[in-house]
Amino acid sequence: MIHARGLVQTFHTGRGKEKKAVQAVDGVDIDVAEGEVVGFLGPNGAGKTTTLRILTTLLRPTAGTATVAGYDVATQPVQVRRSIGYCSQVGSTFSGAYAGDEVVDHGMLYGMSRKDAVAKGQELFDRLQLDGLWRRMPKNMSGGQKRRLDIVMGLIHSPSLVFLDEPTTGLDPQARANLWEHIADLRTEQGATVFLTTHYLDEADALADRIVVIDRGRIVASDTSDNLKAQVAGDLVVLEVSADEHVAVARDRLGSLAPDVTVEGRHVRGRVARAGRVVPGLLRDLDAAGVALDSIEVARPTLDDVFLTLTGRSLRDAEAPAAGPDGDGPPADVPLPAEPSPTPGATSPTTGAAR
Ligand SMILES: Nc1ncnc2c1ncn2[C@@H]1O[C@H](COP(=O)(O)OP(=O)(O)OP(=O)(O)O)[C@@H](O)[C@H]1O
Repeated sequence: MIHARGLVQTFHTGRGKEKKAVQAVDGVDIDVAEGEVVGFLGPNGAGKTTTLRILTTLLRPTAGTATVAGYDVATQPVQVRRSIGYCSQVGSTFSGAYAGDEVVDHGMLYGMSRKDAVAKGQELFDRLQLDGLWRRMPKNMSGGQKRRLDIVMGLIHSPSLVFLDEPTTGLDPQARANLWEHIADLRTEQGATVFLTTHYLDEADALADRIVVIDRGRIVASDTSDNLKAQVAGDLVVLEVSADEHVAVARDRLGSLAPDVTVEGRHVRGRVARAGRVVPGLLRDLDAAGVALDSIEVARPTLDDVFLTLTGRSLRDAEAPAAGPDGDGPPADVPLPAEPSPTPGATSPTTGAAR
């Protein structure tokens, strides 16, 4: 569904002495198979949105190639746009019409008949729990409802590939959980392929079959959440021995399983691959050596541990402010190629990604 090779995006910002080049995307390869839900994870400013904008034809890459839904993003942007749904990070700019009318207009711009657009729109309103809001203006909707309306816009033409840029940013926990269910349904009920960006670890964990981690414009990992955690971080084992004289033995035994062991008082810590398999043997060994434990803790690694192991920084600490209106100059976007169905205020690739 998505095949990208060597994508590079360089932005030139500032003027005169302030002039500098920002390498937002720096040699990205991505492959997404049909039916996969892929989470694109990285801190602020890592290059997620820029990659997404290249894949949705909103930005022409400085270098590299990509095909999306079988079409080349550089030479067949119109076909790419017809094949995908896109919900941008900022959401749609709605025109002030009723939500239902916006959705129907949007469907018709994709070539649907009014009748089909109304039927599909109503079905999506039901499915995304927007029933009763057809004749409500989007500006009078809650954040969660607007986000769900964005998703209706992205799905009205039944795309088989959906791009979601930080779909739950700014929503309260309940609205997020609700939206997660709908995103999960996209695949199970519609068989759609989903590519979503997020900087929420729990979101990537909950939704994605596979997680692609980007940092400073480069892909640093790509695997299932479980495999990433198992391969990169390992489960954390913390032994609390009952007396100081047992510390050395506990450190040796845990050290035979874990590459790095740290000791703090009577606490001995190390990370082991698949703790469930090795901890019973470790406990037997310690028992046989006469080491008594006051407590043992085993914690599954988090995606933040994975990121820390991969980059030496915590995902949260790595959050860097994105270039904003602070003298960085105008965005270096290329003009968009002609689109057959320009649409006012809708979540199509034509309008949905203004940042
Ligand atoms: N139009 C632009 N002009 C100049 N620099 C840009 C532009 N768009 C993005 N950048 C810079 O490129 C880098 C990557 O930005 P991008 O928006 O792709 O990151 P991101 O991972 O999506 O971040 P976030 O999670 O904050 O959305 C950042 O340093 C950003 O400041």
